[in-house]
Amino acid sequence: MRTRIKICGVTRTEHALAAVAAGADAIGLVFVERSPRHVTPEQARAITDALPAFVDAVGLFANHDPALITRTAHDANLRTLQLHGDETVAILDQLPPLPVTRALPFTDDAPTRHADWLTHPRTKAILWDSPPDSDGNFGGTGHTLPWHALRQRLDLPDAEQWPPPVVAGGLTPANVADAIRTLRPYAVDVSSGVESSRGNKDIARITAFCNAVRNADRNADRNADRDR
Ligand SMILES: O=C(O)c1ccccc1N[C@@H]1O[C@H](COP(=O)(O)O)[C@@H](O)[C@H]1O
Repeated sequence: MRTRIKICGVTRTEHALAAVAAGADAIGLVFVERSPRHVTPEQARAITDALPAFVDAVGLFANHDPALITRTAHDANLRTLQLHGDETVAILDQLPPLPVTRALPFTDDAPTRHADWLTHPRTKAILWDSPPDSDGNFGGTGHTLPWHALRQRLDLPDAEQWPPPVVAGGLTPANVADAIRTLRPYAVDVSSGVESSRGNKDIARITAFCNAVRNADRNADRNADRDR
């Protein structure tokens, strides 16, 4: 299986293109003002205009006004929306008809509390992230979530009906293979783990991350062949 890769919090076109060259499937553009990776719609548009075909441009929002999300999606030419705040599914009626990834902090009660998102047809993926940090940052915190607890929850029969899982939170080139082995996610999503300093993406780390994902996929395929 091929694990999709999203490199999040890209602020420069050269980093987006390096990520795509390394094998990334999606680029994340952060519109959350307090993030060190925040971009304006104009900056985001310069990046999305440079992307080749078949690469997803994902816009990240947290508790934004739906009218602002709609305007930003248009101005920045976004292809997917990723919601990180306290939004309820009611917001979907006020958003443009783009695929939505819902970011949810993984806790034992998250599936019950967010059942609406897990069953809504507009939710195309669930991004399981670590909870907001003590400073109230919604993501990009570099903290891992409890992978084994999430695996156990994903193994329960009702989870088969949920949108595909994306794993985020504290991933790095060094631990992403473990995350893939443990969780077998649809996609992995990384931000701070491919930076040289907070908010500054590093091409060598982006490349190492993508290579680590591909190696993990090859190992998983080999093991599946062996077990057949
Ligand atoms: O990247 C950010 O700055 C950010 C800001 C606000 C909401 C989400 C954000 N990023 C997302 O958080 C996850 C985890 O980040 P990290 O890898 O632990 O640094 C990341 O995958 C982004 O989707």
